[in-house]
This record gives sequence, structure tokens and C-alpha cells, in this order.
Amino acid sequence: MNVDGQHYRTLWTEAHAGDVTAIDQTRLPHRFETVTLRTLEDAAQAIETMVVRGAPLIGATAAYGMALAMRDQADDAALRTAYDRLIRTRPTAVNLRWALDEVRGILADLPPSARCDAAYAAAAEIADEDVAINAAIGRHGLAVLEDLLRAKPGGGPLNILTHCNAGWLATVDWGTATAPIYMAHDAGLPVHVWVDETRPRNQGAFLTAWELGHHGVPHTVVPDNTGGHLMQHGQVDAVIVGTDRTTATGDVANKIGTYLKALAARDNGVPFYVALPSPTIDFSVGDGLREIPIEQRHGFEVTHISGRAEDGRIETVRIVPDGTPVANYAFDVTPARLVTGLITERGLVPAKRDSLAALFPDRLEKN
Ligand SMILES: CSC[C@@H](O)[C@@H](O)C(=O)COP(=O)(O)O
Repeated sequence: MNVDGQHYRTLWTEAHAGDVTAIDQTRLPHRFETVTLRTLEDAAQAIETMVVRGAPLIGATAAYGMALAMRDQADDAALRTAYDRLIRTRPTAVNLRWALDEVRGILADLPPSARCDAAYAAAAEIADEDVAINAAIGRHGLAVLEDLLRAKPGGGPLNILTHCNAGWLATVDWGTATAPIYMAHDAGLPVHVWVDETRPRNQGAFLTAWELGHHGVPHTVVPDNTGGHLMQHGQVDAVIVGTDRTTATGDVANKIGTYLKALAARDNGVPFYVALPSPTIDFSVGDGLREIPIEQRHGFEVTHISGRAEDGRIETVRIVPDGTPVANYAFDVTPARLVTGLITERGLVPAKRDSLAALFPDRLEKN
């Protein structure tokens, strides 16, 4: 998408050397910088430290991590080492495993001499496919937004609440939850986005607000606990979020706090949509609450907060009393019964086992 008039993807390869360049998301919104990934370890650490984050982008980066590893060493042991290192980086987003399985599946039967080129080609295909998938999600989601707007008494603007960043920064381009919003805005539909700040890492306030601002989409950042109040007062026409893993039965793991938004949406009759690319569906899991691993991150993310001081310096300060215990669950699971619909690249589908299986028989078969 656009940054000061220039089109960017979140990561790309440098043609001459095969290095991978990524937008450094730990520096946004105050600094727009890129980092160069040259080794397997660079890619693994970029995912762990959330230089890159968001389920689809984690998958694409991991695929390139395999390519960087093969550039260095391409025998069977190196292939195993690369897979094992990358699969451990983050536990919840299933796109990671999907992308690694795709690349490993292609490389396993090749001689080591052919693996490097094949890994780069596979990673590029995963990245390009992500862009195409998200554009399709955008088109299907646009139809949903058009229907909502038509049904809205008194007309626009259509107020959409989103949580975390399921925008283009979380993918290779377009985003999932944001793709319909960008398309609606570009088509001239009056849309306005309520952006949850998304503590503790503030992906909403830092990343979603930055993205929407650069694209000119009207938006307002709200503290995380505001959504319920807005819904009670008719200020939210729909919720659209992304997901890190969706079960075969339609349960949805997403950034911590998503579940509370779904509960508030149900209580207030607000439609709650989840936008997802099919690699985010884990057909091997039936019960999201019991089976999806929930990442727990370092307490530092809760005890401290970073921002730009008046003099332009980036400062990190402590906000919790010294010695106070904290908990940092990064995701929660929203049960399928609270989801109005899943917006996928093949269309809008109920969050139900039969519907998902009928729409994605090819993915089901591979699981
Ligand atoms: C299209 S991205 C969907 C999800 O990955 C997104 O909503 C999210 O929760 C990201 O979490 P993060 O911890 O920032 O990687």
C-alpha cells in the first residue's frame, strides 16, 4: 500500500543478492525504517521480536527464512534445522506452520543443489498468493460493506470497529480486515474506522492508525475498553477483525481482547466479521478454546510503554509499580457462535464446519 505516495509491500527481495528487506514494525509509527534479513537467524529473530508480525506476514517471512537458510547450506540437516528454528518463533499463527510445510514439501524431494532457487521461488509464490488472496477478501468484504451501508437508516458514514492490526502491515499487502475498508474508501463509500489501541503492544494505535492515515481513510483511535460503549450508542455498524488461527469449526483466535468485542457485538446486535485467508484455517483443530496454543509474551510489554517525547526522542517508560506481577496473554479465542461470518478469498461463509469444508475441500484434504 502507499507510504507518502510510494507503493510498498511489507517485505521484498533484493534482486542482486537474495537478501530480504522488511519494514521494521517495531519503529512505527514514528520512524519508517527497513531491515535487511541475510540469514536464517535474522528471519527467525525478526518474527520473534515482531519486527514483522501478523499471521500472513509471519508465514511469508518464514518462507523466506527457509530460502536464506538454503542459500547458506542446503543439505537435509540444514533443511531440518531451518524448519525447526522457524517453527518455534511464534506459536499461535498457523500460517507459520502452513508456509513452512509448503516450502519443506517442495524442497524435500530436490537435490541440495536445486533447493536454494526452489525455496526463493516458493517464498515468492507464497508472498504473491497472499497479495492476491487479500485482494479477493477485499472484493468480497466490499460487497458486505455495501449491503450494510444500503441497510443503514439515514445512510453513512459506515462505522467499522477493528482490533489489533489486520492491515497491510500484517500481510504482504492489502491486509485482511482492512482490505474491504480500503476498497470501500477507494470506491467512494463513506467509511470511518474505530481503531482499538490494542494494549499491550498497541498495534492499533501504532500500526493501524498509521496505515489508515497514509491511505486517507477516516479513523479514530479509541482506548481498548471503548467498543462496548460505542456499540450501545449505535456508533458501530460492524466489527471486522483478522485471525491467527481459525478452527475447522469456525472458532477464531485473534489478538487478546477480540473475544470481548465479539461479546459486546452480540449483546448489541452488531455484526461481527472475521476476514481471513485460507492458510489461516487449521482443519486439524476442532475446539479452539482447548486446542489452539496461546502465546504468552514477556511481561515487559505490560509493565512498559514506548512513545515519542516532545523533543522527538523515542522513550520507554515504566507504567506499573516495581515488582508487580503481570500476565501477558497475546491472543484469545472467540467461539464460532459469536461470529456473524468469515470473509475469505472465496466469499463470505458462516463460521461452521460444513461451510468451511465445502468452500475449501482442497485445504481440508491437505490437512
Ligand atoms: C491479518 S493479521 C491477523 C492477525 O494476525 C492479527 O489480527 C493479530 O492478532 C496480529 O497479532 P501480532 O501479535 O501483532 O502478530
